Amino acid sequence: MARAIILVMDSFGIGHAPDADKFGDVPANTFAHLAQYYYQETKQQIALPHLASMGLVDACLAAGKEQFPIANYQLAKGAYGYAAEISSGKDTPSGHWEMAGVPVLFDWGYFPTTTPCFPEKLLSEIYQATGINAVLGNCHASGTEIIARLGEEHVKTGIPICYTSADSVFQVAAHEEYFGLDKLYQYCETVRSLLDDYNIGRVIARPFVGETKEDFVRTGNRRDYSVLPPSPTVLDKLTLAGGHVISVGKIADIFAHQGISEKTKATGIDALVDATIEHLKTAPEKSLIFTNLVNFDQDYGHRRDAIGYAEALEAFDQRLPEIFAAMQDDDLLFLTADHGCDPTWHGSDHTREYVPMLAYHHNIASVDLGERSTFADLGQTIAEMFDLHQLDYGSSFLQKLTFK
Ligand SMILES: O=P(O)(O)O[C@H]1O[C@H](CO)[C@@H](O)[C@H]1O
Ligand SMILES: [Mn+2]
Ligand SMILES: [Mn+2]
Repeated sequence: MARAIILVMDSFGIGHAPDADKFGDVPANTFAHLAQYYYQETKQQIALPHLASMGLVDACLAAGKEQFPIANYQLAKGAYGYAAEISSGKDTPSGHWEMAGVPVLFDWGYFPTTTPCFPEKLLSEIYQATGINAVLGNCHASGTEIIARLGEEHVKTGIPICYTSADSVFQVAAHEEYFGLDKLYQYCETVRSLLDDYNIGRVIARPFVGETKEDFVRTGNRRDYSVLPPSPTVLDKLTLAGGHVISVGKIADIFAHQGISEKTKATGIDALVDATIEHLKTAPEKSLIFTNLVNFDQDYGHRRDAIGYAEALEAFDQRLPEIFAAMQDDDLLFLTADHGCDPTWHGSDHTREYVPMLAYHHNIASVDLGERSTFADLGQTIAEMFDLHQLDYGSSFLQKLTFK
């Protein structure tokens, strides 16, 4: 009985999805466009030898149908494909739940793009329940821009900064020391309890530190308060069947702590990789180690920092051999993403894209998994791997994997 590892490169899209026109996202392509931008600015081709050997370049060429500069391109040794999303939104919970077999087929609630964006009734309920009778922001915003703009006023007045985005989110930024982390978490929990009528997917606590608008910086103490997935995911099914599900990073928050046996939080891609490797050393048979690499999205995609994104990819690629080395002979590693966030795109929101669907095993043979019509193919593959009941969505590609 083997173990499974899922690495989610948060926001790493590889070409606009078949329904991207509905989102105004044609022709976004996170990977191809950041590689092109990197080459244009540095005259260097991005070097991702290990990701390329897993089939990432082949998957992106097939999904995005667009050429891009890449150093030392080599044919894939692993199993590679690309998947479209059937969930209605291009947000993080939808992407993760769908890959765990539960697509979000209903529409989330969203706040309007007007300023103010939050309904008066909701704000009065928040004021009454928290005892804080005002909010700053009350608009769509990028999280780093809004703390630079309103952080000093927040520190002076103690009024939290509340904002939203194209996702179904209510975000609260507050100073970790002056406002206090516990008070921020408590505030977010209260807001969460008031949002049921609005069908909002997540409340997100966004603590920051610093003294002036020039040096305010968000900390790793972000916390996401998600609603429950609409039905049991492959995580729930695996834990019920006696398996062990290990969350690394914000996976546990995204799944509202359902179907999770154990969790480790870490800040930054290196620390998240370290934690994944530590768990690989000790995780029992029938384990799923599920890691979310949020920084690709949070620090580079939303910040529209294509060079930073490319450098972070190169650094992550260099860590892959350590992950491979920590894998046992039966272990299967899956590498995917939850949506796109093209750093060359306008605005600061996600982009509707195909995601990579890569599988690696010590003895895997190269196989083209082609286009997968839902991220749930991953959940179904894991369900088959662990002899669980079939999930309602997705088709397993386990039998397509071939070994040397
Ligand atoms: O701009 P920041 O605060 O990073 O927010 C981004 O992160 C949120 C959750 O991933 C998204 O909804 C988007 O608004
Ligand atoms: Mn995400
Ligand atoms: Mn995001």
